Amino acid sequence: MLEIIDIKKSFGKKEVLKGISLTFEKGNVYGIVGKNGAGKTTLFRGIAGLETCHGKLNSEFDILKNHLGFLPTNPIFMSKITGWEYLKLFSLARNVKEDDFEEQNIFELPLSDYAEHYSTGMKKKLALMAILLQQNDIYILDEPFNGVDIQSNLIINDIIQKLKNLGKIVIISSHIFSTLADNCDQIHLLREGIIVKSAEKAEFQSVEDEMITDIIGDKTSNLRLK
Ligand SMILES: Nc1ncnc2c1ncn2[C@@H]1O[C@H](COP(=O)(O)OP(=O)(O)OP(=O)(O)O)[C@@H](O)[C@H]1O
Repeated sequence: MLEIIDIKKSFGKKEVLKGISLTFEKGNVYGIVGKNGAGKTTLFRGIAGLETCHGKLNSEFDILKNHLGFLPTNPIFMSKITGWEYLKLFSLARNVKEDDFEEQNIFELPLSDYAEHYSTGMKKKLALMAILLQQNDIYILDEPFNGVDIQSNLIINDIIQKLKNLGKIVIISSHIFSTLADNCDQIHLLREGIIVKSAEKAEFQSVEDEMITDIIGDKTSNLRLK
C-alpha cells in the first residue's frame, strides 16, 4: 500500500499541488487525468522523491525509491551511453544480475546504439524496459502511451495488466482517456492541483464527460458552425 497525505508543492508563488491525498493498493492500476499543467508530473515526481513536497507519504517500504520505477514523459539519457549500458545501469542499481537483454528486448530496440540517438518512442520504450528489469513493486508511468506506435501501445497495455496480476501498484497518467479506462481500476481527475473527482470503473463515463467539459468547455460553439 502507498498512501499520500495532503501533498503540496509550490514553485515560487505558484501553488501547483494544493493538498492531494490518495491511497494506492497492491494489484491495482490507477489513472491520473488532467489537462496540461494540472500538476500530474509534479505529483509523480513528488511521489518518486524527485521533487520535495510538503505532506506525508506512507508505504510498507523503508526506502520507497528502492521499490519504485518511474517512467518520465520524456526520458533523458546521458550522452554516449548505449541502450544496453542504460539497461545494465538500471539493473545494477537493483542488484539484478543480467547481461543479456536480447530475450527481454520485446520492443526490438537497437541496444548497441547510443540511447540519445533513439527516436522519442524508442527512448520511452528503453526507459520502460529498464524499470521493468528492476522488478519494482510500484510503477509510476507518466504518459506511457504518448509517442509510441500502436503495436507498442498494445504491448504496454499487456505489460500493465501483467503488473496488476503480479500484485504491483501501477499509477499512470494519460491524456487519452480510453487508454486509462481500459487499464485502470480507479481514475482520479486532477484540476489545478486538486483531485476534483475519483471514479471506480462503473463511473468512468462520468469522469470522461467531466474531463471533456473541463478541457474544451463550450469553446467550439464560438466557431458558429452552420
Ligand atoms: N520546475 C518548475 N518550476 C516552475 N514551475 C514548474 C516547474 N515544474 C512544473 N511547473 C509548473 O507546474 C504546473 C504543473 O506542471 P506539471 O508538469 O506537473 O503538469 P502536468 O499536469 O504534468 O502537465 P502536462 O500534461 O502538460 O504534462 C505548470 O504550471 C508548470 O508550469
